[in-house]
Amino acid sequence: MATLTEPPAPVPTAVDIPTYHQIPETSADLDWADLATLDLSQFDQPGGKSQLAKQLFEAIQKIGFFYIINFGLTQEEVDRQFSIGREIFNLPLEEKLKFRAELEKGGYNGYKPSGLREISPGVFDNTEIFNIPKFIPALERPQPEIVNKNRPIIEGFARHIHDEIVRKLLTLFAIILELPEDYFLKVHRYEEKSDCHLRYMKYHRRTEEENKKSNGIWSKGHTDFGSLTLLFRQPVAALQVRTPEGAWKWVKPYPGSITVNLADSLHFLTNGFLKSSVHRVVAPPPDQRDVDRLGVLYFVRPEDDLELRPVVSQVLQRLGYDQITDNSAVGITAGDWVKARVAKGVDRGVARSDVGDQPILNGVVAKYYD
Ligand SMILES: O=C(O)CCC(=O)C(=O)O
Ligand SMILES: [Fe+2]
Repeated sequence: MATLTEPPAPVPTAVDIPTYHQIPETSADLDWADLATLDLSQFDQPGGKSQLAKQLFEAIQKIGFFYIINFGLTQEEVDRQFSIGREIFNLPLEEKLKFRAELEKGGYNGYKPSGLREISPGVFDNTEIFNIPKFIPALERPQPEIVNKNRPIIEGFARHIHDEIVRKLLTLFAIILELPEDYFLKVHRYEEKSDCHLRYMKYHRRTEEENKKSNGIWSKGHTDFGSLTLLFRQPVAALQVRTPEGAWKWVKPYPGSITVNLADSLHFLTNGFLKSSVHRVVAPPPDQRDVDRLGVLYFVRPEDDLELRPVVSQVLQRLGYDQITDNSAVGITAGDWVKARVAKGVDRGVARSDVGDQPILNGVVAKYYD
């Protein structure tokens, strides 16, 4: 007798959530940073990789920020992530808190409510964060229904970033350093444990009074912990980068682009040749001040057990970056560095409230700026 089998459950490709509509750009005349734009579609063209590497080499001499375009995702696919982020933050606080990150233990996957960080005396941050780790069995964790329902879309997005964007960027850095092209790929494998994650982030609008009290600062100047950070951005001006001369410049959110910044691990691995630039988030200009600013970010971090020891590269030797300037960083693994920074930020209950050098691990400091 034939047995009746259940029909397979349909794989959800999309969920019924409203489309995300981006707001208009600011018309304010701001002091924008002058940053290079890399066209990633050149990567697979003949001679394209070396041309891009040359462009990137020149672009990052002063500042570790640049843009990429033609990275293989449509605006609709990016906006879908914004709508998922919006739905996550629209959940009741009680529901979100079921997925709270273990920040005190150096974990950050899951939900961070706003108000944990003191920005200036009496003013706390206005930022909610939801971090989703890599989709590998070792990092599986319970997720809200909205994430589970959208998993194929979220996972597809994250894997595209890793396979098609991060792969190309890490290859370009290896070419710049005259290392084997897969040098950094070997320590950024998707299936291995690392702190790479996709982040949805919401900065709640602030009143004029709150902005005044905190000098308009929404997130203090800081560097990121990992290798690279990719920012898919609303057209809201708020991000600023600190130039080597110490000036703050606005980082323009160009439509169709990803803003990329280099982070601490690449700085350590290259003795400071690749610059982990200080950046911060401030109140948007008046025509965008009433917006709850949503962000979709991807943080790239090396595999947990990678020791942050400078690589041996002829380029670093030629350019004078071959002497280890900071011995205390040697021996720290990428995983320890992140955990120490996350835990340090929260155990005092006042993460990023202090400015200047903050000791993190083995005497290594992280700098915070107003
Ligand atoms: O929201 C932004 O534009 C930047 C966020 C940021 O710097 C961070 O989360 O590390
Ligand atoms: Fe950052």
